[in-house]
Amino acid sequence: MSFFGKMKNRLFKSSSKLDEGLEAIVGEGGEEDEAPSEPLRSAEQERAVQTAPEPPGETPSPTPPAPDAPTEVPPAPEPDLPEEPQPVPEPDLPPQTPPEPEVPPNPAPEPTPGPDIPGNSPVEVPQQAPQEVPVRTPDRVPAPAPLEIPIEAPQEVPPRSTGLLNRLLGRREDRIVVRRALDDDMLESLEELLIASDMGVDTSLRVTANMAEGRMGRKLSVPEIKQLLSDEITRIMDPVARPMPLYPSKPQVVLVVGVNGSGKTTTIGKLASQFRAAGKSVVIAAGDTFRAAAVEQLQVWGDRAGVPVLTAPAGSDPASLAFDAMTKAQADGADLLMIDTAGRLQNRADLMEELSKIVRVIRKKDPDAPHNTLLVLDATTGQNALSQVETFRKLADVSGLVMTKLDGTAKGGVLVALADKFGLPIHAIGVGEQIDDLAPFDPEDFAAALTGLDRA
Ligand SMILES: Nc1nc2c(ncn2[C@@H]2O[C@H](COP(=O)(O)OP(=O)(O)OP(=O)(O)O)[C@@H](O)[C@H]2O)c(=O)[nH]1
Repeated sequence: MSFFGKMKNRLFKSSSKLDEGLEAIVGEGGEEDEAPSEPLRSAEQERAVQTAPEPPGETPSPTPPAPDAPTEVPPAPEPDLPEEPQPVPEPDLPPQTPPEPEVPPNPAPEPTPGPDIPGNSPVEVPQQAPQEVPVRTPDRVPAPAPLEIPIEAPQEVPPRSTGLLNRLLGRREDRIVVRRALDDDMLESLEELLIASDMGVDTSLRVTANMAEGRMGRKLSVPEIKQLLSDEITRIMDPVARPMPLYPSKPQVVLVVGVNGSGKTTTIGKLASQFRAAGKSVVIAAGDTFRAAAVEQLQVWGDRAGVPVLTAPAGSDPASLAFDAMTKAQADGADLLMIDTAGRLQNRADLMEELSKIVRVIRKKDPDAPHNTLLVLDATTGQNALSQVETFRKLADVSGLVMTKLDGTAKGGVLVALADKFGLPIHAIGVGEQIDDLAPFDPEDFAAALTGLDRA
């Protein structure tokens, strides 16, 4: 399975929650609509088309009338009964209700096939890797994806127009969707749904307001709403999707901070492995010297990644270890030094002193170090991640984020809130416990996975 496919599958917990909510919202006041779903303009296109009517007003006009909109809302009233028996079809063919026996009822089955993954991946995969200097290159190198990507099966599903008969009969059931006119009540329900998916109040309000701009009164189906939400989320996430920058300094020092259990050790192991695969020499310093288990765990990851791990006696000064590690990394001509740190937020003052001492000490060797300070956040903590960012920004000069455990959580929405609120670069996301389960952050893939949008 391709890497992105894996990510998409794993993020589905979030999307299934949104899915259910959207179905309920649209189902509540929606009506069956037979119109062929018009290609929905993206939020941006919509804004462009709407020759900037009421500019700043992000809060959509409360009244639903929607004069112009109807373009998309299909005629729909009387079923365009083209299915009259005239077309000389074969005699046996029954009316239209108990449709053609042999022809499989292909309406829904689109997502089913395994290849649901490839849907979006093919496009993005190539783009991302190249930019990310070494970090993501590795996932690509072993590139399990390329094989699956081309499959792109989903698109082949539509051979529904196989027969003239089908077209003549109209296959109305194919086109029936439930749509609901966007009004204040619906907007409020959408806001609540996004808040429940951990997107945070401010961000949820902003996303829904943007989505509604120029669309009040317009009838929308679940897939159309997903598309609009996904577009808005992508717009927010785009600016923060940036790989960890690489500098020419040797060693480039990467300080890794975060609360205990957030996934620091695992992330260091995964990153080290990727850098190694990209031909970089890496040294790891086990800076959480107070917890023997943490040091052991880091050694295990160092072994897996084939990278040396420098340790110090339990309870010794982490800054002293960092200094030694810096000395060794310089002497060895290592490209990268990754320093693990403690995450005891319970004693904030101590931790702050510990982190600033590490920084002071390594700056004796290189005034520009650390070149990156990565904050590792656990996605399953939901809104708590926001306060962790606030806290760690006070403790250290955080330069970028890695969000772990995005697999299997229904709280992925917090990433949108983080991007919206702090604008810190998101360098990578963790989608599993294995060494290659670290992916570059792709806004479109993420937004589609979060909203459950089927891009096949
Ligand atoms: N599912 C999943 N689990 C992860 C991911 N990243 C880390 N974990 C797991 O989270 C747990 C904690 O990870 P660690 O890397 O030990 O976290 P830490 O921040 O170093 O924690 P301490 O060692 O206590 O400081 C481990 O069981 C990891 O396997 C991820 O992306 N997905």
